[in-house]
Amino acid sequence: LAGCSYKLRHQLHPVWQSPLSVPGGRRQSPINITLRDSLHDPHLKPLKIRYDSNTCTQIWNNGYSFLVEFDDSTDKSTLSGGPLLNQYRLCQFHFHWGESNAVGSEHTIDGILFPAELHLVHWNASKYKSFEEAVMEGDGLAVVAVFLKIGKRHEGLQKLVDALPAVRHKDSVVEFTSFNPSCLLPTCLDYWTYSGSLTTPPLTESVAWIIKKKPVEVSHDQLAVFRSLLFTSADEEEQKSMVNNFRLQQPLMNRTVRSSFS
Ligand SMILES: Cc1cc(=S)c(O)co1
Ligand SMILES: [Zn+2]
Repeated sequence: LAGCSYKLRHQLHPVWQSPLSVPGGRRQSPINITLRDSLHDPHLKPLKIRYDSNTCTQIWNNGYSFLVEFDDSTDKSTLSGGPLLNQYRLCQFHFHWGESNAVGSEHTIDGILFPAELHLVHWNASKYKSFEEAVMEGDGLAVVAVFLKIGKRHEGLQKLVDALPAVRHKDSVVEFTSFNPSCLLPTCLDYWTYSGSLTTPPLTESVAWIIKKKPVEVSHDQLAVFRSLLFTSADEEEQKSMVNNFRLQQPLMNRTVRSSFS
């Protein structure tokens, strides 16, 4: 019986969900951000985000989320400023979402969950030669997270939503160009920042997290298209809908979350 319950638990929450799965995991993500424990740091600079829509190349269903990928061979789409000492290149963005609007985000604000969370992934091109090299370094990555809430339709997102049926199955890829992800950022400049990790394997502790304070609105129907994607490839008999692709929250340990606003 234990075996099957393990199998069920493993399917529901893969083993890497727990904090014990990463040796010495002292800066794991995601976390709950408590407003009362976050510290306003007046020395934090404004974020400098410069994206070029010509670097957008394709969308790939990797069997866990869908990644919108960018040509990161030049400094055309970059992130700097904020808590960062170097310039980081955008390489992909993806989302985490739930089976319903009640769950979905990885980070929470005073325990408040959002139906989805956008992650814009950048790597430190000032110090490292590639994402693969940077992902192993403590200052290798910077991920900008934006919460999604249900409200009015997001016109900029619709181009992406319309392309998703083409990547319904795991390992499918479709060309996707001329998209500027700046349209997915809230106008408010406020953010929190803390040192953490990837939220999927290899869970490396290489991420400077930058969490935007304000969510962006998307419509219920737009988010429903995310849930029409599948974890499974076209040749698998059992089709599993791609939902709840978020990691459980991890212990803060001795970290401080800083805010760019008071
Ligand atoms: C590189 C990378 C970053 C995050 S946050 C993720 O979910 C998957 O891969
Ligand atoms: Zn992510």
